[in-house]
Amino acid sequence: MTAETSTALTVPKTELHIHIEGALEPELTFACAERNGVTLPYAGVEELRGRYEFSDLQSFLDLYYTGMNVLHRAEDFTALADSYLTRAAAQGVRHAEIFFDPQAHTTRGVTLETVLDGLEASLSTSEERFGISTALIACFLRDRGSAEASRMLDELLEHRQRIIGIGLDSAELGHPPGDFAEVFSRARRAGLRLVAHAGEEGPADYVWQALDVLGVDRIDHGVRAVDDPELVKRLARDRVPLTVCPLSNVRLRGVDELGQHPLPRLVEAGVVTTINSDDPSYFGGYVGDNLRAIERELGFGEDALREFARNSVAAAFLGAERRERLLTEIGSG
Ligand code: HPA
Ligand SMILES: [Zn+2]
Repeated sequence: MTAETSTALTVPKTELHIHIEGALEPELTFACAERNGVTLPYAGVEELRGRYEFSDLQSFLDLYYTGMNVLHRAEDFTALADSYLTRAAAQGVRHAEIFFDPQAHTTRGVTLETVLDGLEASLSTSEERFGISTALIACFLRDRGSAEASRMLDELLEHRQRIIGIGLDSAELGHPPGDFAEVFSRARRAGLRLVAHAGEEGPADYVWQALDVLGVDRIDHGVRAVDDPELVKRLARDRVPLTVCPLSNVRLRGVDELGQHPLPRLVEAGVVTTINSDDPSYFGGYVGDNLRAIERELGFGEDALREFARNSVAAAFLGAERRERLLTEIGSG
């Protein structure tokens, strides 16, 4: 099967774990730097791409936060979202729930309005232009603590209708989900959907906390759950979806190589798993590339790829009509 006809790329799917700032391709980094008068410490796009060698989550985050310093104006965020949608559409994405990191912008003087206006200028017409329905999830930077997250939630609630949910990301170790109980409980009362990164680098206990203290609807990553058989049983029993990002786990050295990824064990145990790109510009591929990689390295066949696509639709915060439509398209595709 050629790349163009591969089920991994063509099957209709949703993407539920994509950081829009992690879709910043080096070409756009340089274009934004030029129009905003930012001097980059790299000679060109190839030198920047050459820095994409990571030893752990923190080594990636250092480059990720530096890279987004070129985003100043609303039009930069619009171009970023358009760039993601163009690439996602080419890989069969039909719905995307897109993370953004408000604090990573407000703390350097870019207002929440600028970020939201810029993203919405692209996303409000994503369905007409790309066939992709979209929604935004605002993530708190867990390493900046719960007091700052709480203040950011106050600001986000002034824009309640512009987001569907909140998440928790950035440096995981030493920043357990339980620290954010109060923030998540307020967000729940405001009717927001709840997700959290847990069990990427952190222990299975952080996944328990995300479930039992925060009460999340989905777990982002969650792969370290395999260390705790009781937790795997709980995830399977309650059908809590995991948004797994295979290429990310390899690039950030969560696993030595893709062939050793815990995904097959989670699937075997009946856990609802979805496949996602995380930070596609930095980790070597968009969601279809992730599906192709697990097809090649983990032996998942066409039926399994369709099942991941069905899971991605079932786990999305979609209305019944669009969900049924996408499931039908997968079935016949
Ligand atoms: O993979 C990730 N993990 C945690 N925080 C992040 N922020 C962007 N990508 C990531
Ligand atoms: Zn992530």
